[in-house]
Amino acid sequence: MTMKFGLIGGGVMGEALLSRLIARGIYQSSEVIVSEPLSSRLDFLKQQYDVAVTTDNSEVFTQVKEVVFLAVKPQVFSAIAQELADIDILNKEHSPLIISILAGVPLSQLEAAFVQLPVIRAMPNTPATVGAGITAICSGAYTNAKHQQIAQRVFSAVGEVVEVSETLMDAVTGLSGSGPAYVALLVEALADGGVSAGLPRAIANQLALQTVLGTAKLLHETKMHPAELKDRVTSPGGTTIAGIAKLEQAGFRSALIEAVKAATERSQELGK
Ligand SMILES: NC(=O)C1=CN([C@@H]2O[C@H](COP(=O)(O)OP(=O)(O)OC[C@H]3O[C@@H](n4cnc5c(N)ncnc54)[C@H](O)[C@@H]3O)[C@@H](O)[C@H]2O)C=CC1
Ligand SMILES: O=C(O)[C@@H]1CCC=N1
Repeated sequence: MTMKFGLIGGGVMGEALLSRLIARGIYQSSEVIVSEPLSSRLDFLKQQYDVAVTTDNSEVFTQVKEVVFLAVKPQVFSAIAQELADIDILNKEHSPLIISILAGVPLSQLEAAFVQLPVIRAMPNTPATVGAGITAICSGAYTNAKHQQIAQRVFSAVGEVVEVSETLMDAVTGLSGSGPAYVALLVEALADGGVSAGLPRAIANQLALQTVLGTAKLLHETKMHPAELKDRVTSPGGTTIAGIAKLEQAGFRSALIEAVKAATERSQELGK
């Protein structure tokens, strides 16, 4: 059987992509092989998605013809690069496209490990799991239009796709890559505020989540500037301005700006 899609690292993001690619029919289960050292994860992925599995990364590189998708932690990359040194991928009839979603790891390091192979560096985010992700991609020196189309097809299956220059990938990681965690914190804190004001927990959770979801949908569908929406909610002498005054006093905007900057810097460090 010809394997078209190989996944190295069947964790959170690897599974998010895998599940949507199969559900959307971008790849058939029989065309996919996953490499993962944890046997519990391997058993689960095999049972859930009916894909071929292995604990040997070199099997993925030797069997796959279209895409090898790297979804391990950045800290594991050098060990994987070492393993590859022994495999003659270049002499395969069809060299696969390598797609890496590793935070911080630059194209220069990827291309040093995958000598003369087409490489695309990408940064998706966890809403990919439900098809509402956003992925930024940038292409290495050995890619062509076909490789870029393949990457577009893969990431379009899990949400929106933007192309950026590589110099912006760490900033993307700090904003949209890490951002779902900031938003989750926001939802949790809003619900806590509701509980503090006397709401039952279940109702507070529902109100907080739907407020974030609805606001994002409204901004997305109307293309309204966030400042305009804020002004529309804020009645003179009313409740919202009282709340906003507290947020400003606590440095809410500044905290988010600093969070994105710190995550960007951490992504830069991971690539060193
Ligand atoms: N979690 C997130 O929101 C996002 C993560 N990323 C990037 O995706 C990558 C994976 O992150 P997660 O899925 O969150 O991590 P994870 O820890 O859930 O998954 C990584 C998987 O790789 C496996 N693994 C470890 N060593 C391996 C090896 N030598 N060969 C093959 N597999 C190995 C682990 O057992 C694990 O299942 C990271 O590089 C991260 O920077 C990118 C965008 C968003
Ligand atoms: O926290 C991390 O390092 C990864 C990269 C983006 C989201 N999670």
